[in-house]
Amino acid sequence: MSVDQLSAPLTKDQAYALVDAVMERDDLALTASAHENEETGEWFFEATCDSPPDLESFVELARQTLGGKVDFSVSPIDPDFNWVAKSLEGLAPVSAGGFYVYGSHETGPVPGGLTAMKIDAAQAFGTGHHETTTGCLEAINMLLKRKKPRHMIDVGTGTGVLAIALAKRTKSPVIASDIDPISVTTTIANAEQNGVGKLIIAVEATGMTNPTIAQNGPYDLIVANILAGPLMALAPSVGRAAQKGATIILSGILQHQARGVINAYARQGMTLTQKLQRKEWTTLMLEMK
Ligand SMILES: C[S@@+](CC[C@H](N)C(=O)[O-])C[C@H]1O[C@@H](n2cnc3c(N)ncnc32)[C@H](O)[C@@H]1O
Repeated sequence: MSVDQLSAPLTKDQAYALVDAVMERDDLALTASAHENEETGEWFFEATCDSPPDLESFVELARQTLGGKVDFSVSPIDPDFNWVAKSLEGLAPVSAGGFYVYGSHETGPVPGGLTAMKIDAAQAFGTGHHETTTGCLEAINMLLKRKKPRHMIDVGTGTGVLAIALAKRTKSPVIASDIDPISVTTTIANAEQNGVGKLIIAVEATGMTNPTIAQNGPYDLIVANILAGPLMALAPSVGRAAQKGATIILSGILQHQARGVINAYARQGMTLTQKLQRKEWTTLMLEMK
């Protein structure tokens, strides 16, 4: 997946006006967000885009919305966001939140007392090594100590690692969705090899849009480890799919982006209950009021 990131310094009002304008345009494959630089107080508009025609339409939309020409810097997204490359880093087993994640190449003994998951990444993201994944596993572990969700969805499932973690611990069905068909087939294979094939319903979907997702909702647990921009764009549909009292676990958020994501979800009735920081990555736990 090749992704461009657009950004421009604007006033706060301009940045939010442009985010609103982009969100009204379903035809643009863009995810947009407004951010304040907490040190300088400057506001930025940021968007990610994965096809050139959408970029051109966006520049025209920005001109119309802001009433003039705006110079956006366009750059390939940080190599850190290359999901597959990231997933192939460090293939030693990883433990987080009482889970032990290892690949089929691993021959060592599985330690007792942990929920073991054999996860093969193939071309999908999610060996368990990235801080966004470990943050989610830790958040899931914290949640499961106090409640047992029954209607669960993992949005942006990658290898299925989080959905499989939930299915193994709760023994309840989990919807595992991803925009990428390779993730769907990888998740099915991983679910089978972890003995939870019957519990994982893997679907190809963008965000919360899919008939299977609608039929199985509303949800008492929604997990989404994607990126700040897409997460902000998803806030209204996550809000509609969440039961009262539901837990929402979000990750893929850089520390300076957390405030924007919290605000976007607060506008849809979800409030922050816990924040986990793993290096520069923030995982949020929220509750639907
Ligand atoms: C960071 S990976 C997370 C994988 C796994 N859940 C984990 O925690 O390791 C993000 C995944 O989200 C998927 N994705 C990106 N945008 C999406 C969207 N709008 N809807 C559903 N999935 C999306 C990507 O294809 C990728 O597999």
